[in-house]
Formats: sequence, C-alpha cells, structure tokens
Amino acid sequence: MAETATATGRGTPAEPPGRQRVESVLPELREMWWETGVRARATAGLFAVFAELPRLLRAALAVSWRADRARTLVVAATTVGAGVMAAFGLLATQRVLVELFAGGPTADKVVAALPALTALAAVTAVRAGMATAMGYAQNGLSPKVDREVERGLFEVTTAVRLEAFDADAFADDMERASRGAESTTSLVQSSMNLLAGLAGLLAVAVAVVVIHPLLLAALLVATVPNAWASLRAGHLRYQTYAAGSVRRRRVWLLHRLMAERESAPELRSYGLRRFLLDQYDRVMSVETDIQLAMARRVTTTTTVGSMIAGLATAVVYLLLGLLLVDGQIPLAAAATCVVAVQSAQRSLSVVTFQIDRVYTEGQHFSDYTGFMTRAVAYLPDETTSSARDTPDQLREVHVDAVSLRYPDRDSPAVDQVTLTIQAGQTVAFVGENGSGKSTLAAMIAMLRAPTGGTIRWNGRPLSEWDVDALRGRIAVVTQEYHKWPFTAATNLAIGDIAAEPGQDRIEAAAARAVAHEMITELPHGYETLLDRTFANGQDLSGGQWQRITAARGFLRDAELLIMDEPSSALDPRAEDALFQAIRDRQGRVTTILITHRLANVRHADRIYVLHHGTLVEAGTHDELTAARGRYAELFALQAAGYDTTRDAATPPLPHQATAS
Ligand SMILES: Nc1ncnc2c1ncn2[C@@H]1O[C@H](COP(=O)(O)OP(=O)(O)OP(=O)(O)O)[C@@H](O)[C@H]1O
Repeated sequence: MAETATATGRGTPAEPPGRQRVESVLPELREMWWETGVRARATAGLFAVFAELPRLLRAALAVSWRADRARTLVVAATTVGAGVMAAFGLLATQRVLVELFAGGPTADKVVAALPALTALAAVTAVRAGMATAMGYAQNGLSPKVDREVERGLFEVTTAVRLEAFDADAFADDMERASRGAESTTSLVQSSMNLLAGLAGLLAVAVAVVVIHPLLLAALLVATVPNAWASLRAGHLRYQTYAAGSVRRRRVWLLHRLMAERESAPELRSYGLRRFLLDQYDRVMSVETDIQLAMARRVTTTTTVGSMIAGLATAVVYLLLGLLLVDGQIPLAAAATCVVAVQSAQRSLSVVTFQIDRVYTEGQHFSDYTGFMTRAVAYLPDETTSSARDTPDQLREVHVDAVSLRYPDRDSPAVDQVTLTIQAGQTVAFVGENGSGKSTLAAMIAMLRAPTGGTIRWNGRPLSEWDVDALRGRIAVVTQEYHKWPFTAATNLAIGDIAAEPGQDRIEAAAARAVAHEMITELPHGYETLLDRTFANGQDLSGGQWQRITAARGFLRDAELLIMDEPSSALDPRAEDALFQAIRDRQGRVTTILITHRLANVRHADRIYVLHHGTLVEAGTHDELTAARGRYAELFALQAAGYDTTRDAATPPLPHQATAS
C-alpha cells in the first residue's frame, strides 16, 4: 500500500525527490469524483467487499424493479432457470457417460445413451433460449434504469434552492451524484450477471452433490484458491489504477491548459509552451516510476494466482484418481466432475469480475442515493405553489429590515436594509463592488431567501404568495448571465417560455436592447446557433451577449424588471439606447437598476446607496449630490474621468472634502 499512499500525493516523507518539485508548481488537485469506486476498491479488503455486496445487490434490484417490473422478472426467472438448466445439463452429461462407460457393444451403448443425449440437447437449447431472453430483457432494462435515475436527479437539481450552490460540499456532492446516476445501469447489469454467475456455481455444486457428495470437495479445491487469486489480482489492478490517479488528474489539468481554447491566447502571448511541456515531463517521469512498481506487483500476484490455479487443478485430478482407484466413485462420475470443474471455473471468473464491478459501481450509486437524501434539505417548501394566493398586480415592494449572510462568511452581505419601491418607479441600487446590491436584488427576485427580515409584495410577505405566479411577474437580467446553447431566437424566447412568444415579439424585444441588427447580421439571423460546439455554431462578443440578455429581460414585459449591470460590456451607443429603453418604462412599470455607470441612474426616481451591506443613503440624484456623501463622491469620481481639464493634482472630491 506504500505506493498507493504516495500516489495519492499526501506528501509522505518516503516520496521520490522529484515529487515535491512537481507539487511546488502544480498544487494537489481535489480527488476526482469519477474515481471514487476505484479508490474504494483499492483500499477495501475482501471482507469489506463481501460485507457490502448484499446491500448493493438489493439496491440494484430495487432500482431495476422500479424502472421495469416485467423485465426485472424476466431477468430473475431466466437467471434461476439457466442455473437449473446447468444442473440438469450436468446430470444428463453424467447419464450419457454412465451409458457409454457401461459394458457391451458400442452401438447398444449409444442407443442406451440416446434419451440422456436428447435431454442434454434439450437442456442446452433451453439454456441458450434463456440466455437470449435474459440479454434481451437486460438490454431493454438499461435505458429505463438510466431514465429513472437521471430524471430523478434532474428533478432535484432543478428544484433545489439557489443557496444550495453556495455550499461547496453540495456542488461536489452533485457532481458525484451525476457519476452515480451514470453508474446505475452498470450496477444493475453487473448485479444481474453476478447473480447469474452465482446461480451457475450453485447449480454445479448441486449437480456434483447429487452425482456423488465427495466430488464437492474436489470442486471446492478447484474453485476456492482460484477465486481468492482472481479477487486478489483484481484488488491489485484497482490499486494500480488508483496509484495513477494523481498523474491522471495532473495530466487532465495540463491538457486543459495546453489544448483548450480558453488558455490558448495567454499560452502564446506569455510564451508558456516550454514551461507547460516541462511540467508534463516532470509529472510523467515521477508517476511512471510508481506505475512500473505497481505493474511488478500485479505481475507477481497474477503469476502466483495462475500457479495456485494450476496446482488446484492438479490436486483435483489427484483426488479424483484416488477416489476412482479406491472404488469410491464410478468412472462416469469422475469424468462428469472434470466437466463440472471447467463449468464452475467459467462461472467463477464471471463472479469474481462482477464482484469488483458491483462494488465499485455501487460506491458511485451510493453517492447518488446519498445526494438524493441530502438534497431534500435544500428543496423549497412543498406548500409553495397552488395552495397559496395568486399575487395581484404590483403596487408596492417593501423590504423590511432584510439581511442575508452567505455560508462561511463572517459578515452579512446585506444587513438590515429597509426600503420601499412603488409601482412604476425606476430605482437604482448603487455602491462599490461587494456592497450587496446583487444580493439584495436576488432576494427581491426570490432567487435567495433572506436570513433575516421580510420582503412584502403588496403588503404581504413573499412567502404567502404563489411563488411561480410571483416569478411570472418579475423579469431578471443577472450580471452572471448564462449563454444558453440555443438559437438567437430561442435565447430571447426563454425570457417568456411559457407564452411561446412569436417572432414579432422577439424582434421587438431585441430592438429595445439594440440587438436586432446585430442578430440579423449573424449567418443565419435569428436561427443562428449561439454555441460553437454545434456545427455552424457561432460565438458572440461579451457586449453582443449582453444585448441578447437584456432583450430577454424586455421580452417578458414584466411588472418588475431587475437589471443587474446590464451595460458593463456595451459600447456607448448601445448603452445609451438601452438606458433610453429603460427610461421609456418609467411610470408604467417598475425597474430596479444596478449599475456602476452613475450617469445612467440620474433619472431614477430613487437611488439607494449600499456600503458593506447596509443602506447608507437614499434619494434622488439631485438630493444625493447636494448631500455630498458617498454617492456624490462616486459620481464626481466618474465624472472627473470625462473632464479633460482635470489633471492629477485635482483638489479633493466632495466626500473626501467633507471627511477631512
Ligand atoms: N454566492 C456567494 N457566496 C458567498 N459570498 C458571496 C456570494 N455572492 C456574493 N458574496 C459576497 O457577498 C458580498 C456582496 O456581494 P454582491 O454580489 O451582492 O455585491 P455587489 O454589490 O453586487 O458587487 P458588484 O458591484 O461587484 O457586483 C460580497 O462580499 C461577496 O463576496
């Protein structure tokens, strides 16, 4: 195990000297969730594996049963049937041999053996038919199991509250669960193959005991050491794989750095090629030594395993010889035992291989089931929708002493903020980076739940309204918009997906966000796919994407539109047009605007200034400028950037002057 410990990179003193050098440049990466099963099998002893098998088999059968009862029954019936047929086959073989080894003319012996031969042929045919039925049922089962498990996962991942994604452990958990969902089909198939292998072994054992109880000893000698050797070799193979884990993760990282689009420009402009190739050589030289050491161990074990298997077979033949000479068993029984041993060894190799697979895939499946259990804590209150009142048209949003503290953060992102927004107003949240503007807007948009205080829609807490209906009245353009891999038209249409907006509405919304012309200039206009992973897919510039996102927000024509930094990447003309479109809404519908371009908030009905999560100023542009506080300072700073007469020695700005 020394190699394994070293390979996982935990920095044991026995590490090769090159390793520390490698780590000093390429830090240790997190353990990858897709290797959970392999790592578990590399560390688990045989006892631990066997102890867990019954639970995993039960879980696999339960999933299979939920996915498709009929097919599960077919697989179960054919598994048992194939086992029974295997036992009958051996008994028929023995009958044939008894007849053939009897005294008398050969023709008579063949005639006497005919019924048993016919039975053997029938049994073989039925067995083959059962194997076909089993394969058919299993193949049909896999997509159903996949769907059952994956659908369940997506139901949860799309429903959990947004704060779930803030918990580092949750994101990790979810990645593991995805791998677990993929593993479920393999787990189910391996479990069924394992049960079929065990049924085959049991059948041989039963047949052998029926023929002669003493032959069971021969069978055990032939199989038990073999099974041990194969499981041990399997264990070592997993250890070898786990030993390569650090290398694989580092090579994966280096692959991303050297062969992907995002890093390509900087790699070239900073001349990082030699540096990264050198990293690759270092990783490979250190890890290859570890791999070679493991390969030596595996070869030794498999050689010892083969020797044990050969020795066991020799012991079986010796035992059979002794029993024959001693007159304990007839010749036909001894010959059948040879056939039985071969059959048992075939089943055994299936069983040992499948045990490892069930165990490793089962670990991933446990990640999936664990996630599904833990995720329940993040699901919204079930009484959300239909049981609650449908909200009426917005008259007022009241934020009452609202706070939010992110997990693992000492201070709240929003701290006791109170404000009121009247319908038709355009209000602006301004403040420095990290002052809590987006967090406050996310709470009003019901993307996050406050950890203190209450937000009211028309006088009643948000929690008392039907959440889906309320969300339908709000449109949010977030700062961290997503580039949906759809056409330009669909990228806009998802702003009001329930209404399936027509082309006219889509184009009108695009025009308001200065996106229409830009879209029509794309190779396929509104039908252009905005993702380069598609054939003929296109990528857009940051500003072009921002126009699309703003258009998406306009499309819904919601009573409350929240625009979080909608213009950070826009050129001056587009920015001016966008804010003109926002001003056109003023008095008619309500807008919350978050922007650092303070010239654009001058027309807002009310400006709220946040600082370290608290509301420090509120008023119109003129009121706040006259107050010469934080807003006035920020505004003056920005305005000074456009003042060509100002040089470095400009006198202090209003807020600094007040403070001094
Ligand atoms: N998901 C999160 N998990 C933990 N902390 C967060 C998270 N999102 C934001 N924060 C923290 O909360 C505080 C407020 O962030 P927020 O994004 O609301 O600020 P902002 O005023 O919108 O900033 P900016 O102007 O940079 O967009 C910051 O200190 C930020 O680091």
